[in-house]
Amino acid sequence: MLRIAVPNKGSLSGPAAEMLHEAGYQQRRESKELRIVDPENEVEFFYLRPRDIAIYVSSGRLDIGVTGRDLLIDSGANAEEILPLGFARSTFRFAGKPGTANTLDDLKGRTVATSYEGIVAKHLAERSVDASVVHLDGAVETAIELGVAEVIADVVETGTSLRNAGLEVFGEPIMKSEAIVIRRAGGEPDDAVESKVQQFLRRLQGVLVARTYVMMDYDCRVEQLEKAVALTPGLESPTVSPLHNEGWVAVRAMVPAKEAQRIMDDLYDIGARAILTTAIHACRL
Ligand SMILES: Nc1ncnc2c1ncn2[C@@H]1O[C@H](COP(=O)(O)OP(=O)(O)OP(=O)(O)O)[C@@H](O)[C@H]1O
Ligand SMILES: O=P(O)(O)OC[C@H]1O[C@H](OP(=O)(O)OP(=O)(O)O)[C@H](O)[C@@H]1O
Ligand SMILES: [Mg+2]
Repeated sequence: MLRIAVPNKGSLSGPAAEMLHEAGYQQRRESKELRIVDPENEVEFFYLRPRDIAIYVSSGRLDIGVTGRDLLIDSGANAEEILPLGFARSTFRFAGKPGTANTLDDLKGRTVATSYEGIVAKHLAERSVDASVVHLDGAVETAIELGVAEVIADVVETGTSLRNAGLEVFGEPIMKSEAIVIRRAGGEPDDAVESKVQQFLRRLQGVLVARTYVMMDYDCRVEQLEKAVALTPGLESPTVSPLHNEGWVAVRAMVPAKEAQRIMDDLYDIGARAILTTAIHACRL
């Protein structure tokens, strides 16, 4: 039975459960459930605080986990990223009242409030900036107004929280984060566990592909086939089948969903017709 840690709360938990569900795994029905078994897939899910997941996985008691890249780095736990999942994307940045600081050097002798003490302390130490770090559990934007710190370091997605607190980012982004799958670093899992882990990763990769690609079908004249194929190269190469009408072929290829409309326009312009796109529900590359 593969043992997997999943976030029980916060920004990661909803999208993680949704992705696991799309990958065909049973998920908990109530937010209070801490552990469920999915016997058909031989997987057991443990719903844990996102911050604790890297610690559990590094201990070796759980095989893999879903967490945030920033939380993994912050924990300093002996675990490694094995698959980025594309949700809960954010940037980790310094911010302050306008005019407080422009560069990292301006932080010397000052106090930085953050929930990610590990990331901030490491970043400052690597750049030989001597500043104090105050740990707060959340809502760190308020720390400046209340005089607990002059600067904060926090997760920024849309920037709304910073704007509402009258703060501005400064300096280079400290890191970019998103949800990831992690496993213990340097461990040597037995073959049975390894094969279950690889199957789990293939399922999640299938969901990622199904979310980012659509299937495109169209008809085109044989003379235009090379141009059309250049627009829709597919993953390996497109499927080309003869049509009953001589001189025409039907083409089928996966294309990135974001580019589908532009590609349809370009195909139309070179004479392709009956251009259709359909959603992909699941996939194994
Ligand atoms: N607004 C956001 N947009 C995208 N990702 C976010 C956002 N806030 C937090 N995250 C990401 O979520 C993870 C933190 O999860 P965690 O549950 O600890 O905090 P949270 O989502 O802020 O929830 P809460 O503060 O309610 O506990 C990190 O990987 C972080 O980068
Ligand atoms: O750039 P934005 O889109 O505003 O998102 C970033 C904010 O979201 C998170 O806060 P959350 O609501 O989780 O509260 P917290 O600070 O207590 O964790 C994060 O800590 C930032 O404050
Ligand atoms: Mg938060």
